Amino acid sequence: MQRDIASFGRGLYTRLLPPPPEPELTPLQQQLMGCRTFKNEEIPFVDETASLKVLDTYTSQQRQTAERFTAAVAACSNFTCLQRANKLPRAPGQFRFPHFFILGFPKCATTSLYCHLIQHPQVQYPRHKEPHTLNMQCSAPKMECSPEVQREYVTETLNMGEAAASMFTRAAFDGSTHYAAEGHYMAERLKATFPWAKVVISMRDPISQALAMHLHNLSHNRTDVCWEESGKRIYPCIAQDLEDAARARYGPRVAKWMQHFSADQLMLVQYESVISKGPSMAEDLQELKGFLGFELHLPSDSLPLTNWKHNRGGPDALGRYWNMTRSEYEHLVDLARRNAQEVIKLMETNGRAEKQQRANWLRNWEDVWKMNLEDNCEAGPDGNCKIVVS
Ligand SMILES: Nc1ncnc2c1ncn2[C@@H]1O[C@H](COP(=O)(O)OS(=O)(=O)O)[C@@H](OP(=O)(O)O)[C@H]1O
Repeated sequence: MQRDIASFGRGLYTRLLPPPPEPELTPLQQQLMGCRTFKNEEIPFVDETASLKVLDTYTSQQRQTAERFTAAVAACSNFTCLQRANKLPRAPGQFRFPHFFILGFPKCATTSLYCHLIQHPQVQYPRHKEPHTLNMQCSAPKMECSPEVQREYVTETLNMGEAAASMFTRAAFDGSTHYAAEGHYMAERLKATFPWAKVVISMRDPISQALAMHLHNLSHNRTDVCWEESGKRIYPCIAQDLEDAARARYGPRVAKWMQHFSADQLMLVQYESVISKGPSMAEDLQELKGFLGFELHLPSDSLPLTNWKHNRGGPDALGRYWNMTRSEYEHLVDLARRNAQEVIKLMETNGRAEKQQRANWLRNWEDVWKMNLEDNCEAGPDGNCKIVVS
């Protein structure tokens, strides 16, 4: 009887105890938590020691080279120092610091690319996903950054400590997606600052990208003058975006990046291709990792789905579709096709991508427009369309 009371007491006591503390997450795990499509998914495991295996293969001379490079780069806290140190020879498997940039465009699956890449053992996750240091904390157009900003960016934001601990066998990067749009000054300055860096730009059907940006702003309660003034009609706002000659969605900005970064330094990713459930997802991801110099098949051949805003909520929830007339959508398609042709022309004149790739690029966007016109629009110029994004 006495034993029963004691065990009853123990049970009560256990029930009153606070739950055991959650194991503390590492900074990488915290970022990976935000990368999950659904909250009940497990945080993926990343082997942060895998890149170090290359060190065991070094000859003593390579070891010396690796140590000299590591010591010189790790001592830097400003850009001039990095420019000097990154000129030193490297041993196999070592990356310059920083190695690459995901420049944008926003709403083109850049978060998913980021999440895919930070799971790669050869990639050093940055402290912040989109620091935007170089356009927001450094003065345009010279991209002059104060010594304090440089120090913070080099040592903290780019995560110098952890990259150096891997002897730079993990490649550091910056994933600020608004850099692409600042190409008119940033392309030249970024090249001058980090002449070795590789840069990645992702592009999505211009109409879908503009709609996604619009939904993003609405969901963050950002005032959109056009949206308010037009009585919450989306068509004039997207038309205005696609007509803007200085921005014209992609062309003029991409032209600047191409002017300063050669084909082996700049990679263009097409959103519709890399998110496609077909073989193009694996192919595009492998191409990206090959371009960056990483093992092609890690962490996987599939891109996560993150940061999605369209297709949430009930069938009529904001972002499920966008109302406009058929002739309005046709006008947007004309503008977007013009934007697209600008990009294709740039690819041609700069010797980027095979003819077939360029053709696929345009066809993927034409397919989105065709699908909307055929499946989501009523007949006649005034027929209502319920436009969906790619
Ligand atoms: N794997 C996969 N499949 C399908 N769609 C995908 C995938 N990964 C990202 N996305 C879509 O990309 C949009 C978010 O892009 P970004 O992460 O670049 O946005 S942001 O600029 O960082 O806010 C966002 O689009 P919208 O939902 O239209 O906003 C995501 O749904």
